[in-house]
Amino acid sequence: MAVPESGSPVIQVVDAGIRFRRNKSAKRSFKDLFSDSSRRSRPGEFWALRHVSFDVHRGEAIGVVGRNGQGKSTLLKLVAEVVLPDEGRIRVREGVAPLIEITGGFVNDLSVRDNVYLTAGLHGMSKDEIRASFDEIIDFAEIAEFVDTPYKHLSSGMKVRIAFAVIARLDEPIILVDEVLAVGDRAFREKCYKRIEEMVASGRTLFLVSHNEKDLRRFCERGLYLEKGALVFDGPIDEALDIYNAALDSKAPAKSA
Ligand SMILES: Nc1ncnc2c1ncn2[C@@H]1O[C@H](COP(=O)(O)OP(=O)(O)OP(=O)(O)O)[C@@H](O)[C@H]1O
Repeated sequence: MAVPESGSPVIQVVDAGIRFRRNKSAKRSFKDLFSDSSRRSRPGEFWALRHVSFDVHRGEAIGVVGRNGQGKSTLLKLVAEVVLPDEGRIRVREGVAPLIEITGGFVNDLSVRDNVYLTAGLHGMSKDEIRASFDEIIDFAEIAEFVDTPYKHLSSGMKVRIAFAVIARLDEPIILVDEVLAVGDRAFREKCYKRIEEMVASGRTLFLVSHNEKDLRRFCERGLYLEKGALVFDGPIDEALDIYNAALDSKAPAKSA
């Protein structure tokens, strides 16, 4: 991967839009198939993100805030290049360690050991590198006695532990964190946050999606506030949270006297 010139953004999102279909069974017309794809009218479609533009420089720590279903996770998937934009463009010039849906790539019938090799390998680590950091990964997850257990027999918290331990071991310069850690117990969550803090302190770029203000203020200086798929505010995290909270208050049901 090309190393970006210093000063140039590591992520550029330009007028990006992603649309989904609410109702997968909705039928497209014959005419739709022959029309220009960007103008095709597809039944039940909506824009999960639209006209979103921003740049990110190396080392920035960005919190993404908004109510449920406003496009936060979709934005992270866009940066992870798990989904491609239907409109606009995105350029990600450095590697990404996605702590989003982290357990997704794990195979139920394989042991923890095989899953570590598989997932770390898929993220570009060589067998020797995995072998060298295997014990450290298992220690971090604190599941030494389950190394040969099929993944499907781990508890949901243990699944997140091992998945986090693998992804957090990657050297990728951009880290994406969605609320995956909500499943872990408090002690493990704190350990993960310490690890994320170290990663940020070493100059990596962070995207954090969270509904927890304390966490957002702890890690992030910059905030992106999304509403109905639009980037409504991009600026200091404190201001982003103020705007988000004001929007929440204005939508809250009036208190009865
Ligand atoms: N693969 C998909 N297919 C269809 N619709 C989707 C898909 N992924 C997300 N959506 C929809 O896109 C919208 C944005 O979803 P997204 O997960 O980005 O929201 P969010 O802001 O992260 O929400 P939350 O805070 O609840 O996690 C929602 O209406 C969701 O139902």
